[in-house]
Amino acid sequence: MTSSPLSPPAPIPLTILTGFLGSGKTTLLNRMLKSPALQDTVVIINEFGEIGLDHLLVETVDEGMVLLSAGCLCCTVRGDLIATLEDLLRKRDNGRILPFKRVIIETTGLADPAPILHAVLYHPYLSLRYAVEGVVTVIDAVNGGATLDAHREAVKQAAVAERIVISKTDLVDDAAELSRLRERLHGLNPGATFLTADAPVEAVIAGGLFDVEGKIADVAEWLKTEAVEEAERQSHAHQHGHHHGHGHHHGHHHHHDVNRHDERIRAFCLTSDRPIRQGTLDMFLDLLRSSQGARLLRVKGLVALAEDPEHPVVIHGVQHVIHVPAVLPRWPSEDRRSRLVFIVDDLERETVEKLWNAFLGKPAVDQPDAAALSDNPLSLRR
Ligand SMILES: Nc1nc2c(ncn2[C@@H]2O[C@H](COP(=O)(O)OP(=O)(O)OP(=O)(O)O)[C@@H](O)[C@H]2O)c(=O)[nH]1
Repeated sequence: MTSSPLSPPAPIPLTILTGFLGSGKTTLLNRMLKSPALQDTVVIINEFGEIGLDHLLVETVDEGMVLLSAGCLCCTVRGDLIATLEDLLRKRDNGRILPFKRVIIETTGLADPAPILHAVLYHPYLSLRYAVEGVVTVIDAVNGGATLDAHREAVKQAAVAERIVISKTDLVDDAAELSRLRERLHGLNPGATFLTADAPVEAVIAGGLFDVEGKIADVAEWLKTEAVEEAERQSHAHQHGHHHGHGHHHGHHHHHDVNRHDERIRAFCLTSDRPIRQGTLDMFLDLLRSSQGARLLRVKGLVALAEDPEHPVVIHGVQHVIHVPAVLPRWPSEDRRSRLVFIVDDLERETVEKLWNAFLGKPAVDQPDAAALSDNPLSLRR
């Protein structure tokens, strides 16, 4: 008998805090770091520009803070981020620093969070040691709308978030203005949880895919398929209404002009009642990412594999990187359907759905189905 192998250490939860320039990331972080819930957290602050200033503004951190000062984390300092995360693990494993329990990466306001997610998810070792909990995006209640109009990065930041924190709500008197912003953000990202900047720390940081022990927390909460499906139904009803209400293209385009960055971003959910073969799933995801790559802002899922349907796998993807981080010990609820949530940029649901149906052998509505043809008593093959 061989001795049982050492079980790998529990992955360390890692959160990405993003939000446009001046949206209130540092303010939020400062408040949160005072909470006991964030004890033993390492904060990696990324700066845009020559001299880092943000570290002077983050009051409470001491040894725990790492500053990457040269350039933007999402591009030029990407290598350094990996080195920093590796270095932290080495020091932790050697006992040279305290066994920190969590990492928060605060990105520059201009960053696209995707490459940062890539850096961790794609790395063979880091992906084992860090558990990406999710993206927290801060949106400024005062400038949020205008920022979304003007900057695609801001739209992407909102679209990929697990949680959206609306800051500076104290500066907005008009409740209608605030609910318009929320509605718009909900349209971009129906699965996100909405919070204000005074929300409890646990609500902002935790509640993602993994808890502090690295166990799978609330996958249903993380996936939010119901929210995505409901938003799809509403958007469908809305478009339907448009066709009947206006009956011409002019009204439709007019409606979307205000949100010109938003209209290309959509979220949808694909499901399957039957377990899927591992090879089929791999091929589907592979083909999807190689053909659509950058348009897949986020893919999340829970899938029943035909080889082991009792243990669903969690799919976690960002653009052209699709990662399978975990096999769950059991189904989190009664619902055993395989579910994939997509947040996409300029990609039609139909394109992805056709591919999905083709791989799963589902009959397409507008195409003759091979099985139906061969089962047909009048068919020549009988
Ligand atoms: N009234 C009010 N002001 C806020 C709030 N959050 C942030 N601010 C102010 O907004 C300004 C920008 O906040 P920061 O926390 O520095 O924003 P940031 O996102 O870290 O900014 P960058 O690092 O430039 O991207 C500061 O003057 C904050 O005091 C809020 O909830 N209410």
